Amino acid sequence: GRHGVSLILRVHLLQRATRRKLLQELGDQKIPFLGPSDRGFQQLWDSSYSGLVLRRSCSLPAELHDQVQAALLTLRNKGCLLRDLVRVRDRDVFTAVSRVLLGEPGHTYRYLDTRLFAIPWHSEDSAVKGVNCCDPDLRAACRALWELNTFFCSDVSGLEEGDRLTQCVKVEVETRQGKEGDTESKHSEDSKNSEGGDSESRKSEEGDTESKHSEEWDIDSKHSEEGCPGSSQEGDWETESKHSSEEGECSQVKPSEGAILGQSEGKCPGWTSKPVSSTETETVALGAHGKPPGVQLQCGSLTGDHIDDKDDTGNVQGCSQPSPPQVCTGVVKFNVTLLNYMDPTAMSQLKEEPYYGMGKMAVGWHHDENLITHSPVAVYSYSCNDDKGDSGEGSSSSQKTCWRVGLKVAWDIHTPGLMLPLESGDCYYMKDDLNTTHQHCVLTGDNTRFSSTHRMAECSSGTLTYIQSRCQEALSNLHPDPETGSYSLLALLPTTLQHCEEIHNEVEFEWLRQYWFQGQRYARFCSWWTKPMEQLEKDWRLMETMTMLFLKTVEEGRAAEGRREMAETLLSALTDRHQQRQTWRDRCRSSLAQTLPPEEAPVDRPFWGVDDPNMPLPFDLADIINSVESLLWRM
Ligand SMILES: O=C(O)CCC(=O)C(=O)O
Ligand SMILES: [Fe+2]
Repeated sequence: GRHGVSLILRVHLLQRATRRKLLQELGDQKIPFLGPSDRGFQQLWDSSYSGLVLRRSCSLPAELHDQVQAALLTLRNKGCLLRDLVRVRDRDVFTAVSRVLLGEPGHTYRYLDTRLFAIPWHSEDSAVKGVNCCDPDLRAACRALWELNTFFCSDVSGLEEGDRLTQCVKVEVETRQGKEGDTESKHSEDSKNSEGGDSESRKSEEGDTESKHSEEWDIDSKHSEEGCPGSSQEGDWETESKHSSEEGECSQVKPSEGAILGQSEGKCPGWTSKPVSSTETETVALGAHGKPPGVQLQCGSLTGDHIDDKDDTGNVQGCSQPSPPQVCTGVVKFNVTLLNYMDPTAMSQLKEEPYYGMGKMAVGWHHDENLITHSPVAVYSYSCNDDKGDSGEGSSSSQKTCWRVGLKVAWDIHTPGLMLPLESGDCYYMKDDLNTTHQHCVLTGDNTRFSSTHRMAECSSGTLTYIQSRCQEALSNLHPDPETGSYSLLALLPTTLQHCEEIHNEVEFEWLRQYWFQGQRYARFCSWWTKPMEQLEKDWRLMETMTMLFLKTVEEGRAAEGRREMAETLLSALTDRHQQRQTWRDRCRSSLAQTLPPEEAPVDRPFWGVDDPNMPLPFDLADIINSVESLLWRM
């Protein structure tokens, strides 16, 4: 209601003022941040980022890696990963990363005014049920991500207070034949991070001309036509600061070296590397930054046996042969994963991280939205180096910048940021309220990179089952006359009618138009949503009939009592509908939308011409709104 709106507005203004104050205090300085090679990193992690847990690549089953990585490549090769044309504060922008949603059948995930519709992952029982909506390759890919999801559900459920990371020490293994070095990751309790890595100077990219796309999953991109990608979304200070034109705007920000503590971060690996010259692997237990033993995560199944890192064989259990993933316990049930993909060499307009000087961002600072409160997020990171015959993990990788995730405390310019380098196959978890109290961003490396971000989407109004039952609710007020084939409304109570009109708007704007705005992208790979969307459109058409009947009732003045209330209800529903139709028309016709190939181009659907005999009301509601308004004047 009106109260809610003014409250939101006030909070918004307050945030803006706070934001401004913090930025003033900060001035041109950069906030420090720490990476693994910086002293105090582990302490900072423990004290200010305790909800963050890293699971190193080595501690996942090799088979799972293979399946998941193959799946990600399949999804990319089939063209399933696409940049979203999202909306940020009334501006249309493309995300820098390409995405696709996988998840429980019928689930959706909403972010930045965009509802993504899940390609169902194919669990064991869906195979039994004969779900047959995509081709075998895609089905296998979806299944692999479901397996990963199952692993994460179990793994995250088993986390204990104080768990931070499963650590691996890189062990260089030289083959006798003198072939190129192979690197194997082994588990140990923790790593002592080598001090003083190379500092990396970054040239800020000037004068980009290649892309006209404004990018981001976020905020400030939208205030510059030239494309000003990256930054955060609602609810934090940086967001707005960059938005208001009097502050800074989105000029390229040069990292100011002096303030940056995390100077070696750009390089891979950010962690200790210990070369040995034999084919034997060696496990090295390194200092644990003062942490008592036993608080680190165990390899493999976290709920399994404790890892003995002094295993006689020199092998680390659970690392080379991790325990199989366990079935979801129900404690944590990720229902969707949002996959991200980016080839940084193809992106010319990436924005520098502006507050810490962390480097170029693929995803700007943000909180993940639309999640169950305080639910964890699990991320699998895969950086590959396609076509170049370089795995990105050999000795040459030390010259490469790796992908990193940046974290910051929201509304805080005093706590240093944290930068976590990710090697291919590494996973991290954001648990407890980390996503709420902190923001994160993704910093690009040299390689192409995928991530699979598993979430508990808040789906109370986000599943197909939900919207179908809403439609049934509305349609239960519509009575078909079997003899004449005409319809009538059963109840004429203003609250009933209002309820029906709300559902009408919900199915039209939250489902039909959201779906079609994303063009043919769903139907191209997977037919799962095709039939349900047709049915929803049929239901919606009946609701057009209901609105028409409602309008007639009001016009004919049959319900003398409460007529004014009915007219007001109708007017507000129609005004809302009219505005939202206009917004979707604009989104569909935006200059960015025009750049998309036909298969991906937004479709403004439902749309119909003025004289369409199948439609009870016109698409353009302006005239009807006027007539209801004047009717109200006359009452
Ligand atoms: O790719 C990642 O590591 C995280 C991506 C992310 O933050 C997101 O998709 O919300
Ligand atoms: Fe995120």
